[in-house]
Amino acid sequence: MTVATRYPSLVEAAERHPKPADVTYAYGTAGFRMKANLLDSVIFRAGVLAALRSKKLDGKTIGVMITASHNPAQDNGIKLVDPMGEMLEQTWEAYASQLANAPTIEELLAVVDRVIAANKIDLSKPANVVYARDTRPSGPALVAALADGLSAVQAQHRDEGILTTPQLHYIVRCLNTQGTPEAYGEPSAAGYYKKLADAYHKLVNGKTRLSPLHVDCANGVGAPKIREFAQVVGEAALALIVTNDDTETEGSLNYQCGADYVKVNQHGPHGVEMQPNGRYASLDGDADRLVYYYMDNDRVFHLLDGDKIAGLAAMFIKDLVTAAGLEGINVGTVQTAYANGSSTNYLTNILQVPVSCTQTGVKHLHHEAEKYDVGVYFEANGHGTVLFSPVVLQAISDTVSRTPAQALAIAQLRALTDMINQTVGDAISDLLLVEVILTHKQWTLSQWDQAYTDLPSRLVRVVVKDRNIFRTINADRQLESPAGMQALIDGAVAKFANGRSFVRPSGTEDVVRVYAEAATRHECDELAFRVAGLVFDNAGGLGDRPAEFL
Ligand SMILES: CC(=O)N[C@H]1[C@@H](OP(=O)(O)O)O[C@H](CO)[C@@H](O)[C@@H]1O
Ligand SMILES: [Mg+2]
Repeated sequence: MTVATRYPSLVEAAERHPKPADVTYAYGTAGFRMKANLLDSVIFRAGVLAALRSKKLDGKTIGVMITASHNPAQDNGIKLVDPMGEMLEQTWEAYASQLANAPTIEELLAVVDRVIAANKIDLSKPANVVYARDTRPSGPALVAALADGLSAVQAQHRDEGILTTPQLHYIVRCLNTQGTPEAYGEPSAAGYYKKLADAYHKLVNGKTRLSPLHVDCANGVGAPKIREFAQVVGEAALALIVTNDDTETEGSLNYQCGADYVKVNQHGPHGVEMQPNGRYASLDGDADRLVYYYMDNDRVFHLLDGDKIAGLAAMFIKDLVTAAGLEGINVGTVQTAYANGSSTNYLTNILQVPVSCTQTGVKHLHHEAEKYDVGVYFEANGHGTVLFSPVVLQAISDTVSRTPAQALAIAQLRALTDMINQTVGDAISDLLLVEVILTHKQWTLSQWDQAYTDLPSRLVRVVVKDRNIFRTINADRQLESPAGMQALIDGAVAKFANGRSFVRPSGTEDVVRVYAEAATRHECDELAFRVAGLVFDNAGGLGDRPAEFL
């Protein structure tokens, strides 16, 4: 039976969401992401795909998040969430792109039928989908297109309204584990707040509270959500000052604020008057990234990015595992090529934890982190989390403590497994993790920052004719194509002390990214712009050659 005979209303519904003729879509590093006015057909079709995915998995609930994270307000996007709250399986990403690009309704139906046949999907199985969106103005219309797609194939669906991306991931996992030994929590925002707040209270119980934390919410969904959380956790336990919380003014989202802005520009967000030694953090537009920062007495800005968070978390958890007497449990970390060389050195040589390097994109890090008993993974930009394997969870519940100190460490580890969102990087949950560790240590941000000194680094974007000619190997650290390019980069790097540079095509923007680090700011910039120049000159640079390229 074809999908059209099974669901006669699908054709008519699809006709209401025609594909623009001249656009090619790709389900990339972070799902589909582009100008919102190009997304109607993509989102309708993604609804159909989400229903098929649910049917394939015997009616397990699939999540759909409508967001474009740190992109400008006029963009939007969509990501599918698999049943345990993880990112959509990679083979299905290809289906998502094929569906999105089918030029006509006939071809769309043919693609759907092919997906059904290739996966032996039984259309009589139920389909369950939940979805949410961030605060973007284009959200409601796109949600309507999604609901149209879901209804056209008779999926059960539920609108969770406005949520952070990690909250939706959490809810998906809760729904699919309800009533099982892996039950993850109550499937609602309220359940999420309570789970995190209870665990946080256990972890900071009896400790001296830190000074207030200023949280820049990128004028996005993090603002209302962190306020809701603050109510539940209580000001006595955690003092938060919410800034950049304007979700109403058009164009304010991510504009000169938020985690990506702070990381890329290496200075504080607009809308926040930084004071020396105050405590500051920024979320991104869908609240799955987090960075911290402060200004010292000389008013010099210091960033504590995802690498610093990974170092802090790995140190704390490793000590806790030792104190808990969990012998044989390994704590490992996962980074990408963008991790600062000093952080890799700190993890390897000071903390002495294993470090794996994967391709860019959290799904790669997540899968690698699953290989450790406790896997700490963060991208330098502040997206990450900690995964506790079933082996550790079992060890935590089985270990009989011999001393009060051991019992305390085990109780704290157990609370950490509840407080850390294990489905995906989560700015609110990660913020709590950092606050717990700093509270235990009674550290200022400057004390945390002492762990190691970042090597100066720089990211440069190069616009080229065709970024698809760039192919990387060795976890993005080297190019195999275009031919000869890597030798040129190696030649440039060799001239700099502690120099490192690599080039890869972006998965979210039509550019090639150049990363460089070196012993001094001056050398780092020189290396970055030299390599950018090599790319521009030898691999199809477009437009005027930027003046700073060497
Ligand atoms: C250098 C950098 O930060 N790249 C980001 C960015 O990917 P690109 O493929 O580099 O555009 O967006 C991804 C999705 O948010 C994130 O996973 C990744 O780390
Ligand atoms: Mg994000």
